Amino acid sequence: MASKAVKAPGTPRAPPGTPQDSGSPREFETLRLQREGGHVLHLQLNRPQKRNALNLQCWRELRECFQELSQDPSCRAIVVSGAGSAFTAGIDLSDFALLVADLPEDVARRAWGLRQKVVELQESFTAMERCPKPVIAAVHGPCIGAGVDLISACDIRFCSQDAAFQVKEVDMGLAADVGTLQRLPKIVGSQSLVNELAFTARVMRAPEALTCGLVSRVLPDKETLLEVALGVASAIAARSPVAVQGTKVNLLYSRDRPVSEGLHHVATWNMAMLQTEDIPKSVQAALDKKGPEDVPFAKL
Ligand SMILES: CC/C=C\C=C\CC(=O)SCCNC(=O)CCNC(=O)[C@H](O)C(C)(C)COP(=O)(O)OP(=O)(O)OC[C@H]1O[C@@H](n2cnc3c(N)ncnc32)[C@H](O)[C@@H]1OP(=O)(O)O
Repeated sequence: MASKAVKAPGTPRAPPGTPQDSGSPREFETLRLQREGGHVLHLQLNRPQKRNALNLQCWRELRECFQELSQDPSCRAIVVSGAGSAFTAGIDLSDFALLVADLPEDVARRAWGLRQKVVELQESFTAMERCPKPVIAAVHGPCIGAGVDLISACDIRFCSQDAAFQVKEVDMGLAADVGTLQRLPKIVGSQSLVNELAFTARVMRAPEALTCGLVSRVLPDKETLLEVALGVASAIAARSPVAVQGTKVNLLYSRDRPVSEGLHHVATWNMAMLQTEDIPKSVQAALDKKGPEDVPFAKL
């Protein structure tokens, strides 16, 4: 039986705002992070006057937020939404110039510096993908450019009827470089559709997003969308974190590899994880005709 993590006597309680503290989550400038019940966190992109355009601070905060939530044992599922009338208007266009500011003059050093900045931006969304806690995107209104990159890194996507998705990068004169071109073809079954969207920047509305598999549910309005997304997050959070996080890690590992490698990985993974106390607890609950919601699983 695995032993429970017990805080050593005299260990100071984490100060409010640090991820270990299950009280108030950390405060950000461009994001709003709220705890919704026990183990669910709701992250809002929070620049509504700018339609949640992602400025450099926001990219940085997203990266930090997901790196911290990955380590936060009191977090088991995350919902990402946008404050105000849009999910996000994509990259903050007034910050575009900053990307090339202060770079050296020499072409090689300039290119190297710019590459580093692109990799840092990529990391903001890769941190969401790598976070072992499931991330649900709840999209309402416009979801443009970097917004599509962002939701492509999430595990589950729901939207409201008014959602409008646009792979807008070609209209800005660039090839999308923070995840859409790599992840969207794995989400949407049709490479032809992905190509069309990426070459033309055509707006895709909710019904088509549902049909093509970009989202798995369309809800009538933002309020219902958040209710449903938070409900699904609660259902995830009620289950064994050993099981849920192991499932995410292995789904992601297997996505880009042959079946044989995925099977090899999960066998090695479960050499350790099958020894969890969560299995006998879950089995006993099932025998007692109870659900996972009735089992108090220890933090992970
Ligand atoms: C290395 C590169 C990495 C990543 C690259 C990503 C590429 C992209 O993201 S491309 C996509 C760029 N985004 C856009 O082209 C969208 C531009 N915005 C709009 O089309 C509209 O604003 C809207 C999202 C459809 C919303 O329309 P509406 O509700 O009518 O609001 P507006 O009046 O247009 O805007 C309100 C307010 O927000 C400011 N704003 C909107 N989008 C952006 C943005 N992307 N960047 C900066 N600011 C934005 C707009 O200027 C208004 O500001 P005011 O101060 O009130 O004028």
